[in-house]
Amino acid sequence: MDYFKRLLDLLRTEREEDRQLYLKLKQTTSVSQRRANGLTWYPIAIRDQEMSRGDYLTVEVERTTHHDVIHQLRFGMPAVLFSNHDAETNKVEGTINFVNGNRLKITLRTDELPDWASDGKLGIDLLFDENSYDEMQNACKLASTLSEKPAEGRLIQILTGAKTPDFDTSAHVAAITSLNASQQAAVNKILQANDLAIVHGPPGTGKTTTLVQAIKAMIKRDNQQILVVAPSNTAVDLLSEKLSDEGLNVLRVGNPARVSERLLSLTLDYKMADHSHTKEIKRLKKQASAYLDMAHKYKRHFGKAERDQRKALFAEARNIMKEVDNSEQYIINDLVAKAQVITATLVGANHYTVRNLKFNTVVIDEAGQALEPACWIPILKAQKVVLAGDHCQLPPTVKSAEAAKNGLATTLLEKCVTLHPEAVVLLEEQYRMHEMIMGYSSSTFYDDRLKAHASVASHVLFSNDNPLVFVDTAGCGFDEKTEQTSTYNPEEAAFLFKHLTQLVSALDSHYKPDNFPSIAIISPYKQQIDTLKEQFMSSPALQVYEHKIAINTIDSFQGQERDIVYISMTRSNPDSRIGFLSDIRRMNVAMTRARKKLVIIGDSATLSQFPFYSNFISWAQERDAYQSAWELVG
Ligand SMILES: Nc1ncnc2c1ncn2[C@@H]1O[C@H](COP(=O)(O)OP(=O)(O)OP(=O)(O)O)[C@@H](O)[C@H]1O
Repeated sequence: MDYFKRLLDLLRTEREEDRQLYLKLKQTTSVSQRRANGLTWYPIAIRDQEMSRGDYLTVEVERTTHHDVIHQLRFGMPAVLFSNHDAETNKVEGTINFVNGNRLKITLRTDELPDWASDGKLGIDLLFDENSYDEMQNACKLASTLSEKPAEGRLIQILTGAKTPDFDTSAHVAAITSLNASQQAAVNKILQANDLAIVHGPPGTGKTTTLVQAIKAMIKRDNQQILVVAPSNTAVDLLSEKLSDEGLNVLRVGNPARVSERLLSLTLDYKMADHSHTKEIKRLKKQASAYLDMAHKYKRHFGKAERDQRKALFAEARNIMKEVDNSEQYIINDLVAKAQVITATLVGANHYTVRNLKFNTVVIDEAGQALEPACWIPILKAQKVVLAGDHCQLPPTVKSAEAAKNGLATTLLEKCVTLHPEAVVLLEEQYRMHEMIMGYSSSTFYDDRLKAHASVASHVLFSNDNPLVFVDTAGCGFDEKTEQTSTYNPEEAAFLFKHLTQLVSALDSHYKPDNFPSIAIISPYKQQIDTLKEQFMSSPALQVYEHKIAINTIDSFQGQERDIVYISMTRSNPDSRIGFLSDIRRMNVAMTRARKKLVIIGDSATLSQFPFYSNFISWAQERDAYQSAWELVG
């Protein structure tokens, strides 16, 4: 099918770009730079080792220093154990299968540790994740083949626009009292859908709450296992927790991003440890280890008799491990069969423990942030799909500009909303923003259909405070600066802190330190974030509230909320260049993070060339939310 041929081409371009970026980073950087980039744990110590399925060795390692460095080592990723004495030759590859704090387990493609592993200077390096790309590629190829078949191809044909979805309109559920009208409509749509339902959830509208109730209702009605997936581990964790809170038996495949006993208890590893058959496995593993220990006493360079002895002991250990594998498989099958809901990331849905399962329904949350090829991995396991997300917020990151331009950044959610409007329910009531903060986003992106729930519609920081302010820096001479490809604006940043300092001193008299409002300072530009962070360090009046103030890019705030949000627009130049401020979905995310107060600081002369911004400025003026920075700079 041409549809998938195109998708495969885009994926190939993206994979190549991603691999080149990885290689550049890997080859041109030292171990300490790689560590700072989050690709490496170094130094590490080996804490434990055991044989695992397929004659592999699983080692548990601990990061012994640099505990605060944020890293990207995750469950399922390929990585290499290396010795920094000679990292080119002294290395062994494997797959990370558990990460928790400063410990991780990696299953190595070897049955024993090499001799160099006892000489110290060990580290773990992330490898390029070919596996995820392989899974996406295979899914697209399979989808292409299946799409030709009438029965198995039905869902694929619907999602690619060749057929329309069916609904059983007679199906309905009793009203769920905790849901509002549009949430209830979404649950009904999900239950009525035979093939496809789409929950369009704008900021703060209770998308997760709705999905959880819909999943519960489907299980109650059909008593069939459901697969629930999302592109990020964080989203999978949240759903897993909420589903389990509702009393459902949830199996979390893969491992949680956040370290919490609650979440860990839903994982396969944890459930296995709890299983009645595990005692026997432990005993067998201990026995295998004993044989291994004996075998290791005979070094490779000893005489023939010792070498034979060593071989025999290894063989014995391997035999026992076969028995362990069988018992483990039995436990896994048992636990998987008992689960009512299986949760995983999109690629995690092909983990070997659940790879061959079929489901009636798959639910994809955060579908607005999912690469389409990754969505096909879980979709091919189901007859019916529920997509939930918001295509009016940021799309997934695509590394290749070419692939993005040619359509890889367009999500399956976005395509299906256009193809099948009859499958879509928009959640209309939001529980986050004052109605003024919500207003412009609602009129621009959601057809003016959003409503603010009564509990938030008029909430403010203190009486008479204005929930929305656009502060216009036009004419102040706060010119943007450029360094290589990055833009920043130190004068705008300084102005922002002046404004914030005034607000904070006004808040001082209304709030005690422990319920002081939370504050986010955001900008689209990384370099501006660095500038803001530097200036923040030299603003003594604000230091007291350091723990209440977060400074970061718009992209990193998607999905979050704060009482007060400042947006530093940064761009100010005579040619009205606004770079990626022209992606208005990014601005939609930025403008919808604030609960009680949103302050946008920008240069109207630069921004107004673009209808989205000129309309916003007029909108603010009409509502008395416009201020000139002149008045404040004075
Ligand atoms: N029907 C409802 N009644 C009262 N409060 C609700 C209702 N639905 C959602 N909320 C509240 O709204 C907030 C957001 O809910 P939830 O976490 O489900 O939202 P979400 O849409 O998934 O979030 P995001 O905007 O990040 O996508 C929560 O505090 C939740 O308690």
